[in-house]
Amino acid sequence: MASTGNGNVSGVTGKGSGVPAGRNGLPKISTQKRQSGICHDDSSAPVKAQTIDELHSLQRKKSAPTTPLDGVQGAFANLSEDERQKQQLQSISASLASLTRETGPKVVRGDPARRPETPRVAHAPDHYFTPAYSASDSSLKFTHVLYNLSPAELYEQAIKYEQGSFITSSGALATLSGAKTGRTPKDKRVVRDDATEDELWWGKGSPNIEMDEHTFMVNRERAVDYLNSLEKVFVNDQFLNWDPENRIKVRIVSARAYHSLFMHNMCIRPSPEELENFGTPDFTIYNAGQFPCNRYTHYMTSSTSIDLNLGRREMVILGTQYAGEMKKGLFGVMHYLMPKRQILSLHSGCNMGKDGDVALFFGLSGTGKTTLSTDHNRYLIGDDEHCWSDKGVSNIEGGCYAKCIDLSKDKEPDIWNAIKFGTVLENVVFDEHTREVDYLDKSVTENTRAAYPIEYIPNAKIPCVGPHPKNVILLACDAFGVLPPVSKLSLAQTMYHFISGYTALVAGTEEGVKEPRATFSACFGAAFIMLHPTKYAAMLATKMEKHGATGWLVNTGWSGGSYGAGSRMKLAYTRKIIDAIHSGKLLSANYKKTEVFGLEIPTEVEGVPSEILDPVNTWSNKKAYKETLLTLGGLFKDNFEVFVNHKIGKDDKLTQEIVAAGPNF
Ligand SMILES: Nc1ncnc2c1ncn2[C@@H]1O[C@H](COP(=O)(O)OP(=O)(O)OP(=O)(O)O)[C@@H](O)[C@H]1O
Ligand SMILES: O=C([O-])CC(=O)C(=O)O
Ligand SMILES: [Ca+2]
Ligand SMILES: [Mn+2]
Repeated sequence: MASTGNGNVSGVTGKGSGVPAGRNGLPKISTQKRQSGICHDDSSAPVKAQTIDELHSLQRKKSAPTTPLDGVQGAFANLSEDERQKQQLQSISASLASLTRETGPKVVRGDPARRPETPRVAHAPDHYFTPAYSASDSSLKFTHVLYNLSPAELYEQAIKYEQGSFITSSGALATLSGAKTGRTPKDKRVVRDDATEDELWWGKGSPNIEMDEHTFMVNRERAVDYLNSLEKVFVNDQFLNWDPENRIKVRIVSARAYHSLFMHNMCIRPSPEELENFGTPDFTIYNAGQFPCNRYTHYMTSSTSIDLNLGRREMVILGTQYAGEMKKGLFGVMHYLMPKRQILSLHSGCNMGKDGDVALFFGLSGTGKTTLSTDHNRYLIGDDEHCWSDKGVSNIEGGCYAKCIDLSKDKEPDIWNAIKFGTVLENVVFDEHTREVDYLDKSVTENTRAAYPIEYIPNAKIPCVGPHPKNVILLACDAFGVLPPVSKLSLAQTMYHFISGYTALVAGTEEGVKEPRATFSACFGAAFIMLHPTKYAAMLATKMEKHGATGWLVNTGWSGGSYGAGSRMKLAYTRKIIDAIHSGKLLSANYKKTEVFGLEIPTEVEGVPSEILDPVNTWSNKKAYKETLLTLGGLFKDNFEVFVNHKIGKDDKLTQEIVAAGPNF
């Protein structure tokens, strides 16, 4: 019995309906009769569910137990699954504890929207931790913990509950970071106590603006109370540093799926076995970014506060949802912890050639660390944060954080292709129907970003470690257009430029910067270092000398004039220059010395027009060039004043050489 396709039930056509079969212009369909004579519209077995709810429950398979219990070693060995989960919840409850009420909240695993997991006090004693007596309304409520959710689960949470979350045409999760679209270094505070008083870099030029322990506790309590007032919080337990001996366990408590997915991508993801044995974290972030700090609180100068307490191993975020604060906050922690172990922490990208030659790429935000370390012909170790120990280099992170403004598939194919399912895309603009991203659009911010796991880059080197670097490349985006595209540096020059940390800050990454402007940031990351810059510089000098690394200065900024007149160095040329450094060809090129900065510049680089190698050739107004060169030289000198009287390393010899390695005029 055929359906005629007009909506009538088969068999009725031509009879009860009064419409003669075939008369509506559609072809007749004949269906073979089954032996029974009854015709079915499908041939598969019916579903094993009586209700829609039951059907839905069939869809979701319980996650397989991650490891067989016998043979497990570590903190939670020999525990039953229930006991392990209970301990995990107790640890999270302890993290979230109010320090004035001295109790942790009642925490329960799972999404509050999923009815079966909602706790009933009398019946589900195993699923939550009952705190000690505390008479307040907050002690009566449960906080649901969404613990190390998968990207798919986090996508659903973001799309259901967070405004501005969408899936783009390539599968990435587009999110909005809110009012803040960049870091706000002026809102960073560091607790000054007996220990940090002597250890850290304080005062002029230092990024560490002090706060006292008590004020930290006020903000901590504010963040914890805010988080506990929510129906649910996200908790990520993850690692930092691929060097197994110097790995740090971090816990991130946050209120947004966006933050949880961002950190899932950016930190090192534990294996299920590692997660089972996670135990207590070495460091905890409380991200209450949606909630402001209280400006009546001492030391608060805005409604945003990013507070670091090294003694308590905690960080509190209030009043900014920009996820980069978490990433760079942890970087600050590593800049404190690692040098204590004689390990140098670096704001640098890192990659390795087929023959094991490692290059570091230093540079301030927007100078090309991510772009140039992501090189299809080399293994990517990491794009932003590394450690250099006696064993070699290791990435601190498990993901990359690429700038997306003007991103093109041609010029940066590996980054383009990494923007797929699982990737967080911050503050981009997209077509409301096709969800095609317009990378040229700066309507929300210039600082659009993609955060993706490092394995999304096809030639990522996992584990992200490598031998000692052969080349140390200092990137500067020179808005004045007077620094050469590439120069070979002596060790003293490398140290001089490392300590200076020059660039023309590209708009966006820090709030309020709309136009490129000359900046000096010691160690190419003064906003993140905790100790005096000369401490890191001395370690770098020792390591470079010991391992025979060559320093290079590469200008990824302007050529043919300053910002406004000239134009940005073609990425294709910069890549050729970097290729020549990696291959070793540039080391044996012919060099000449520039005036003022005294830089050694090659006369030829394969694939790069020779006339651009000396910037004087690219300026039509030679007088203006010379003036600009002297202006920049003057800025370098002024900036270096504060370092002149600091000893770098054990003897004065290197210090004097470094001071002499700056501009001379
Ligand atoms: N010649 C060039 N060399 C390098 N990058 C260039 C060049 N010309 C344009 N660019 C652009 O400059 C930007 C460099 O940003 P990148 O993400 O690599 O910065 P970063 O150093 O990693 O900064 P952050 O520390 O903020 O992550 C990219 O958008 C890249 O496309
Ligand atoms: O921290 C950020 O927002 C991005 C970054 O890598 C930097 O600024 O160095
Ligand atoms: Ca980067
Ligand atoms: Mn960075």
